[in-house]
Amino acid sequence: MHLDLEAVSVEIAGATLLRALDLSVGSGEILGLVGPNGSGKSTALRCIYRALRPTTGVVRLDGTDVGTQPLRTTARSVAALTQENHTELDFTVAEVVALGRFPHLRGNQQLSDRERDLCRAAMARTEVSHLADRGMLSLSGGERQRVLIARALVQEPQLLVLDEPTNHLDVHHQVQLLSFLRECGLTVVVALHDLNLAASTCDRLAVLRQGGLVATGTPADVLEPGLIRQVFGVAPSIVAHPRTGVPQLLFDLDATRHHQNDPEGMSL
Ligand SMILES: Nc1ncnc2c1ncn2[C@@H]1O[C@H](COP(=O)(O)OP(=O)(O)OP(=O)(O)O)[C@@H](O)[C@H]1O
Repeated sequence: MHLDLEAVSVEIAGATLLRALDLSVGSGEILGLVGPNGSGKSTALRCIYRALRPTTGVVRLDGTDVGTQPLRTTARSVAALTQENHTELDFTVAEVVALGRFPHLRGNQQLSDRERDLCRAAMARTEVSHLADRGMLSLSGGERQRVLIARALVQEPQLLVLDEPTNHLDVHHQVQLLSFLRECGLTVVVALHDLNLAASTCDRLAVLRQGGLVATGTPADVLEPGLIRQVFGVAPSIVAHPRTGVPQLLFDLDATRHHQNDPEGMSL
């Protein structure tokens, strides 16, 4: 599935959260959104999964303006793992995962055998099968995150939208999730704070700052010292991964402290 954002702007209560954002994501491509806190990453993702309507501009899926589609049609092809997954209702893990089929069901229709298999496979893939009968409220943050990833997978989306999906995950489950994103063949838009994971995972990165697009390109194009310093206010050493050649950032905290006395562009 091809995704396009055309001049998408969001204004709320006189504040500009996104300014004329243009992005294009090819079928099967992984685009990473990176940028400082408050730069507009979640706002852009919300426009894609339709939790927010752009003030101006258009989001297109395979050329169709999503604003013209029924929500259920969008939900059949777009699965989102958001930052707003808090629930007060203590559904079991199996029930939450099964909810991923909701956009595909009519009325009170029951899950088919194929759909039950799909739920089982997604829970196995995210290593939550043993939690199937547990209440969501009893889970740790990382366990809950993995259940929500399983729910997104059973939706059988063509586009996956993920807002900080590695939040709460230990390093094993971070690597497992991001490897899955690389293997799954779906179009993926993912907001990530960890630039090393973003560089290892994404085909291209889009760098946001104050609601605007600063740069797009391959991780090697984008993660260069001048841009990182300008956008994030840090000055890491950048090395090529010994096997993949992908840029990886190494931080020297003492050097960072010295740079903070430097008047040129290091203020946060
Ligand atoms: N409903 C709202 N009303 C006013 N301002 C808002 C609203 N929602 C978000 N913002 C502001 O818009 C800006 C962009 O927020 P957004 O959540 O998109 O940033 P982000 O890049 O995802 O940040 P983070 O890395 O901290 O998650 C922030 O300054 C935020 O405070």
